[in-house]
Amino acid sequence: MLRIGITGGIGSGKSVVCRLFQTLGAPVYDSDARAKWVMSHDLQLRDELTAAFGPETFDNQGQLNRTYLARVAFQDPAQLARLNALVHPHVGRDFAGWAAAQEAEGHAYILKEAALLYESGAYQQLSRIITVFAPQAIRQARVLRRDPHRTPEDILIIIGKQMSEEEKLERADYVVYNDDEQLLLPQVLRLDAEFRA
Ligand SMILES: CC(C)(COP(=O)(O)OP(=O)(O)OC[C@H]1O[C@@H](n2cnc3c(N)ncnc32)[C@H](O)[C@@H]1O)[C@@H](O)C(=O)NCCC(=O)NCCS
Ligand SMILES: Nc1ncnc2c1ncn2[C@@H]1O[C@H](COP(=O)(O)OP(=O)(O)OP(=O)(O)O)[C@@H](O)[C@H]1O
Repeated sequence: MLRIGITGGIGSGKSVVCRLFQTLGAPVYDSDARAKWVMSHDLQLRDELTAAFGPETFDNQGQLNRTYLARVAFQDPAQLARLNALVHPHVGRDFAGWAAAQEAEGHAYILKEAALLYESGAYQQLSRIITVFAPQAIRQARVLRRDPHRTPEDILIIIGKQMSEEEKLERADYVVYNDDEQLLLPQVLRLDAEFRA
């Protein structure tokens, strides 16, 4: 079974591309969603997060306070490194378990979607990597529409925490262009056929 990573900067369209792969029957692991699930449900990690970032990390209902954590982590490189170091190993283990279950079901390939495949070292668990590419101005406009609570400055700060698109393009095995010029579906169909061959 091929383990395919799919990455790209904030707002590049990873989730949209993954939805197309899903409609073709490919199982998709959503690292962002799983990271938040593990942060909320793993009791040891909850304690470690509270010890690192204070009691505000979880609200009165015990829910992860994403707004607080985003403010703390995205403003301060040391805090972001701390958060990544606590969370990423859990996601790596969670993915390994999920991938083994998919393999037992006989899938030809699976996808792991993550904004930080290279930065987190997760690429080492993967056979090949797809980068979804869109120019920065398009990504900013998409995220402003999708996340009304984020300002243009918030988005620029997050972009500054991610590997440059140039480097991701250079390192990728495949590129999907989501630049409002090329159609997505033919690109996804080509890759799906290659992964099943
Ligand atoms: C800080 C958190 C709580 C903010 O949550 P929030 O819902 O506001 O934002 P969301 O998760 O949608 O992130 C917005 C975008 O920021 C980018 N991003 C997320 N985490 C990181 C990070 N650690 N470094 C750089 N960019 C990141 C992604 O492009 C993402 O889509 C959350 O991003 C988080 O827990 N991050 C740490 C875990 C992580 O690294 N997740 C990403 C892949 S595993
Ligand atoms: N080709 C497209 N045409 C129109 N809207 C698009 C297109 N691709 C993505 N979008 C929209 O842009 C926004 C960002 O896309 P998406 O959530 O897939 O990006 P992402 O790479 O997963 O981002 P993040 O790293 O922030 O999770 C979404 O609201 C999505 O619906």
